[in-house]
Amino acid sequence: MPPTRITSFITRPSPARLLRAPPISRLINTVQPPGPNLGFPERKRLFLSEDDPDFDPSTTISGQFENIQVTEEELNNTPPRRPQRPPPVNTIKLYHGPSSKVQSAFSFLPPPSNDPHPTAHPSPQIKPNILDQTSKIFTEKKPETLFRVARFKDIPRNNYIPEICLLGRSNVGKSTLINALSGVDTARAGALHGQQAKSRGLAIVSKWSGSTKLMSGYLFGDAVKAQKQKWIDELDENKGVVFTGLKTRKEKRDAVKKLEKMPEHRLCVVDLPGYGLGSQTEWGIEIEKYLSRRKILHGAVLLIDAVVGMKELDRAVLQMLRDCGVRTAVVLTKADKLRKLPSPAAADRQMKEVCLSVWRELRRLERGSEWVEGGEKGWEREIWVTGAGDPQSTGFGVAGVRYLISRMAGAVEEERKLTIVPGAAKVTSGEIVKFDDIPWVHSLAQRPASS
Ligand SMILES: Nc1nc2c(ncn2[C@@H]2O[C@H](COP(=O)(O)OP(=O)(O)OP(=O)(O)O)[C@@H](O)[C@H]2O)c(=O)[nH]1
Ligand SMILES: [Mg+2]
Repeated sequence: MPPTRITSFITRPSPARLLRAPPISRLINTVQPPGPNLGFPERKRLFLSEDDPDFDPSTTISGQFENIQVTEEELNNTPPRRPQRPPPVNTIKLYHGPSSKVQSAFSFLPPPSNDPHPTAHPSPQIKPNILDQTSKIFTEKKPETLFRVARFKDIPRNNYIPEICLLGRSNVGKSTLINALSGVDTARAGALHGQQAKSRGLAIVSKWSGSTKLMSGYLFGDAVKAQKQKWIDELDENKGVVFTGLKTRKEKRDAVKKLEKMPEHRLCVVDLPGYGLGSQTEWGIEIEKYLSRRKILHGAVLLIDAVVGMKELDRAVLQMLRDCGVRTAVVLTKADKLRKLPSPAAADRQMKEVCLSVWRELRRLERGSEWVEGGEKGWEREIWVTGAGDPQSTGFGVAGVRYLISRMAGAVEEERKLTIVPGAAKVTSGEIVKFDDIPWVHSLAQRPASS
């Protein structure tokens, strides 16, 4: 039989990428991945799943293989690799938005476990000055890319800067959230919706699943602490005489004032490749190593799509986090898409339903383990809601995540009382942020009922 030729391509990726793609046997769910099984039997499903309701065979490489015929010879004939893309030029425009606005931090607390009518309770508000302080850690100074590596062993040694990682299914909005944390506005954080991968912000964002292929660490906060102290000491000792590059005393004073205002904390946020659609087994193996071996890891933030809710793969990852003893917080993403629901009440119901399903799972997983609610190495009871890449606003909920990450990194202490009184099912103190206080809910209410 003459060799069959490739006749058509349905969508991306390019012909060259298709030929480089692993054979179909590697893309289907039934194959045990290479490498040691470290006790996570679900791992083989994590990064090769087709059980996702979003799963669209026409947009996946394996789906495209079903529609074309490629000979084994053609598959093995791998073309040379494209030269690696140079690291993106960091041209971030810092966005010093009013971080203490109500909609900037938005979270829910769980009901008591014995509540007969469980519902999610809006958390007490965080003090505006604390929100501002934690936001400054992220926005006052341009973040620095510390590493972009495929393998755990290549991550630089770090013994003192607290690390927090972002985990989630592919396309859930991890990279968008990283960009938003750094203060770029929404249009750039979720860079050009519906376009191909863009690196206008810090991290590359794309509507195509699997756009982040490397583990990427971003340094936020005060990287110049030592320099700052030196300058301040110099000013004290020599009345500002030896300041390099600055001529007048006023210039020097202003420089020190500016330095004094800079944040005192440093932390590293790690953007990990997503699991599920468009991912690869190898990524999962490396992520598993990272979670189980990285000593400086202070916690993981698991991102869940507010519209899609929690999926089997998210449950498996939560289990992995429990088994690795990693402190875990959950953040809902893309909450702006709840606008599409017919009413604010429906959006409210959906959001609370997703939260309740997450808490049910967390409570199930904590049984018989040391990974408990509110524990040092357990799960955070508060679930945060974001729309970091909302194309219709400047994004919301991002300041809340900055606060969460700062807290996990040890930069701020929790001041609020986060307990719900059993029976009364009320938050014990603090001002409550109502769902209706979020501006996008108002815009939703103003829409005609039919839209
Ligand atoms: N409407 C809306 N879209 C968002 C939001 N966050 C992200 N997106 C969009 O979702 C798509 C995926 O975003 P990414 O940040 O690349 O997702 P990711 O989790 O990093 O994906 P991978 O790197 O593939 O794992 C992009 O088109 C974003 O613009 C959001 O809050 N609201
Ligand atoms: Mg990404």
